[in-house]
Amino acid sequence: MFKGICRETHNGNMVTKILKIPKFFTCIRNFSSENVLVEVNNKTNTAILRLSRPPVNGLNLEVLNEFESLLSQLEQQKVNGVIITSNKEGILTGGIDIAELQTIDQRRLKKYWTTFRDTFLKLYNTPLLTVAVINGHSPAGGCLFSTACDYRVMTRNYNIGGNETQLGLVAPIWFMDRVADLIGHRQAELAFTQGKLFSTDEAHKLGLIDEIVENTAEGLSKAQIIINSFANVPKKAREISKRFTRQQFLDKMIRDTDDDIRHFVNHIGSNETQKIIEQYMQKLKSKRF
Ligand SMILES: CCCC/C=C/CC(=O)SCCNC(=O)CCNC(=O)[C@H](O)C(C)(C)COP(=O)(O)OP(=O)(O)OC[C@H]1O[C@@H](n2cnc3c(N)ncnc32)[C@H](O)[C@@H]1OP(=O)(O)O
Repeated sequence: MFKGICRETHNGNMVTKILKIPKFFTCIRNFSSENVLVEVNNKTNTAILRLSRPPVNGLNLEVLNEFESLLSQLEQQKVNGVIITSNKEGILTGGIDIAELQTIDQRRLKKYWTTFRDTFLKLYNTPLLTVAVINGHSPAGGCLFSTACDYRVMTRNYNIGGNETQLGLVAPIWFMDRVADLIGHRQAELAFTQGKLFSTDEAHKLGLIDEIVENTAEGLSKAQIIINSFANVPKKAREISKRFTRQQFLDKMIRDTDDDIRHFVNHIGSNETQKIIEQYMQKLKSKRF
């Protein structure tokens, strides 16, 4: 028997169940949560983590908490790599669930933004090898989370980038810094001042993504090839090298924590921004772009 962990919500409370999985199933072990499906292949010891929250995998508080907790479990299991993708081809994630931004409750905004940051930091800082298979649109928060991974492959004909400025919002400075790390300061400056969403081809030319694939299946096999290519690299040396190359960004982001949270709460919690968000939601619902 194998042991799997299943997390479910009952009457609003998260409950963790230990599942016994019969031996004939041990090629794959699943321990999905409500909004994130996890599948670990016992042969390759690689995990696929699929966002699964209809309609657009919006990043609400629950998704973020589940994602962070599942990543911790995969760290404990010492998997060889984690592939992050969407259960729904066409949309990696629509970014932040805008309902989370429709409040002026400062405590709630602070809690949300702290969780959002912590989840990003968990992914950015994990010693595990991480590959994003971007199999659909990936605006704003979706783009940000993929930049935390070690490698990005993306299917054709979708959009990725930080569109916050187009909505009348201001993206966090650490999102801008991270994108600048990948595409250079000048291109990041142009992208964020315009709130630009890039096509797959444009993102590839700029270096925002590493490779283009035709579909999710090809993306998953490409991701496995990338993970396999590290098989002969001494693990400890790889982990320390990853930490060293990411240390400067990390130090800055952590040093600026209070300013960043204060900015978020003041910016989103203002009546002016609330009006902008409300108008954007109406546009989204009526598809008037
Ligand atoms: C310091 C300040 C930081 C501020 C940072 C912000 C970061 C963010 O992430 S803000 C969110 C930015 N995201 C977007 O602008 C994405 C908006 N969505 C889309 O562009 C499209 O929905 C899509 C490309 C993701 C998918 O298109 P598709 O045609 O397949 O689906 P739709 O019919 O547009 O959407 C279905 C359904 O979902 C609702 N919805 C879409 N995105 C969001 C969202 N981010 N939050 C909440 N709800 C969303 C959309 O209104 C539809 O709802 P109805 O079916 O009820 O009409």
